Amino acid sequence: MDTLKEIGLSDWFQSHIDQNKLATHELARIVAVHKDSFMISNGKQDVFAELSGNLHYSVESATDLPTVGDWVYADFYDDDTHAIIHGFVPRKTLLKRKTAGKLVEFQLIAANIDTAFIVQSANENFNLSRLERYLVMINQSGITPVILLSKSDLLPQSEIEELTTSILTTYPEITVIAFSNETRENLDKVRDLLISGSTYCLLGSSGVGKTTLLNSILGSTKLETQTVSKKQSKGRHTTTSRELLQLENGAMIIDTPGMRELGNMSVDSGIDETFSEIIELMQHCKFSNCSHTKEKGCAILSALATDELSEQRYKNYQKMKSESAFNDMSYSDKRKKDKDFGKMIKTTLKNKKR
Ligand SMILES: Nc1nc2c(ncn2[C@@H]2O[C@H](COP(=O)(O)OP(=O)(O)OP(=O)(O)O)[C@@H](O)[C@H]2O)c(=O)[nH]1
Ligand SMILES: [Zn+2]
Repeated sequence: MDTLKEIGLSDWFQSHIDQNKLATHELARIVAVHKDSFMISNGKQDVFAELSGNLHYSVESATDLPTVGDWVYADFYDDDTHAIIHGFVPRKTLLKRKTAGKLVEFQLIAANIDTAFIVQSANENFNLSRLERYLVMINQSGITPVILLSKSDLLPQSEIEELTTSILTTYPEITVIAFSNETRENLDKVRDLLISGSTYCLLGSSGVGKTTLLNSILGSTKLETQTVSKKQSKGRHTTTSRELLQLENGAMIIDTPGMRELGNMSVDSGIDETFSEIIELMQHCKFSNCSHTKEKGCAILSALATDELSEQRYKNYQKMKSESAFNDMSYSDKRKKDKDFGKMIKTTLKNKKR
């Protein structure tokens, strides 16, 4: 168990383990996903793994498949060079995104991330609505956010402070750190946040400095070198890049191609959490079915009038709400369509038999 603790098996997972499964299988963590095969770690070594037939056939949606960061029950074979996955431990957090226009509604990005660093560069890339989007997604996933403002060397100190203060005014409970890979300012503060046994990820647009940061906190060139080449069951050799990396201090960072592509992020329940002060205001409207457009005693309208609530922020809230409603609608419509189609096929088959 101790080697598993080192790769993140915290008390939470230990209390969610199925003891019956543990009696016949071992625990391991998914460190990379490669098409339909996986690489798992038992804390000692990385092993190629495949899903058991039962697990494979019981998959009903994308969320039933293991993803990077998952804890799984596995059997090891051939001197621990090959493994079969028989199931997985409940997830503490799950990062996923909606996929447009496909039958599979979600693409899993990673599981069991404790803290996500949202990286925006302090100069041109900083954008409040983008930040809000990331926060919505992270809150919805159950992950703790930290906001990192990169390239602090490109802005006067006073502007950095102003930016930090304005973010903290809106999100007083979130840690905000401005840092520079160039001058190494505050890199130690970022490193201090990385705790042994916890799992992290870096989110942000391309070019904000995530790779540079990862390399400077990983030390030297570990990022390129954490690849594994192992013999698979059928004798093939495959090289897979590890997507769950471990820092020297024991903290883990998940970095997958899917995470880099996070652009169209799903927004649902996380919206209310991100715009909590707006939700709070709405509860003070005179009418419970207030549309916040013309009603007397509307708390939103009066907060907008006194600038207690900024128009920009309220607009962002409305925009996300409507996008979310649209996504949900098209999702349930899609579901209904699928069901109707299924029914039609069944009736056709029945009629044929007769
Ligand atoms: N001035 C300044 N430039 C930086 C800093 N950090 C990174 N850069 C530069 O910004 C560019 C992009 O950095 P990357 O680390 O590749 O950015 P990324 O977020 O990983 O981008 P993707 O790999 O495309 O996702 C590079 O040219 C870096 O040298 C910084 O703190 N200050
Ligand atoms: Zn109202």
